Amino acid sequence: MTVNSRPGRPVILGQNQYGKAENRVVKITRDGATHHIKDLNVSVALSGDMEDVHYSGSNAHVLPTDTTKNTVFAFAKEHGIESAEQFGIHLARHFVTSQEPIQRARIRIEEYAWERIATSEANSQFIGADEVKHSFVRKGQETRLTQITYDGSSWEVVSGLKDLTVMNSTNSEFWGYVKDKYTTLQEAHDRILATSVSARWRFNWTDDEQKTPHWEKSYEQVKKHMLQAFAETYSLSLQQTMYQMGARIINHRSEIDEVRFSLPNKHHFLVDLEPFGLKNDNEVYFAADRPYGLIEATILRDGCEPRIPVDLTNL
Ligand SMILES: O=c1[nH]c(=O)c2[nH]c(=O)[nH]c2[nH]1
Repeated sequence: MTVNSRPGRPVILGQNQYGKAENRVVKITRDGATHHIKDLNVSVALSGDMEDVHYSGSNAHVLPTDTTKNTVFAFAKEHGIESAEQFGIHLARHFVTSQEPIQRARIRIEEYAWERIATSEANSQFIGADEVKHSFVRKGQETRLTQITYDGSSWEVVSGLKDLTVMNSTNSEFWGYVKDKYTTLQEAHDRILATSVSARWRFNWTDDEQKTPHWEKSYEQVKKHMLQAFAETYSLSLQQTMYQMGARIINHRSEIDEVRFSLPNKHHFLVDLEPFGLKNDNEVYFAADRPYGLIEATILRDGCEPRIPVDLTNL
């Protein structure tokens, strides 16, 4: 390969920067049964004495973007994430002071806020207040949806929600699955379970004024049951948790006969910190956005016909 010298053409390199963008780092801090989450999207942009790599292809001043990514994950373990500001300051100082050619570091951080899912009153007396200290719902929350159809004689009301993002930082396992020659997935006995709930539920209302549901209350209650079932199910698969979420709605809300879910399994992979001499004790995760498992099902009151379309984007 020929390495070109700086061309003698009147072409000049202007502002330039590089680094790894959108490092999705999730840090779980375990304080006994109470877990705390920091969920960040960290983008690193470095600049400095980088003319050579552009003009001649010499990488002698280039700290790989891959290393900047590793640094983000390693720092989450080594220094913790007290705040996005503190974490960003730490990273920026590190890149500028540890690498002579790097003169400027810009760290951009988006932080996704989470709040705890409240325990159900019914269960709290049996399971103790600690039990859902590992269950979270992302702030900003969902979009509420409804579709009403009337053909002059019959009504159909299907309501729902999308983008309700939830996470359990423990009480989730996945093992005992089929293994063929393409299976590489390791069995998990303590994993993060996270999904962004898309759900639709069909009311059995037939224009009977006496039996008209209180629509606002119904929505709040359905959402509450969904969240509590998510938080309180010790999960052996997302499929099992999803069934519990639907079953709980059908069991508690007589106005609803059918629930359809579409649940992306938002994978969180433990980051291997061994190469940096650090032990990752279920603390630092990489939140992958794709590909994702997509788990879908209809949960019905016994004897009722399924009418919600299988593909929720067609609703
Ligand atoms: O809850 C899960 N269900 C699956 O079907 C599945 N498949 C997979 O790879 N991970 C998971 N997790």
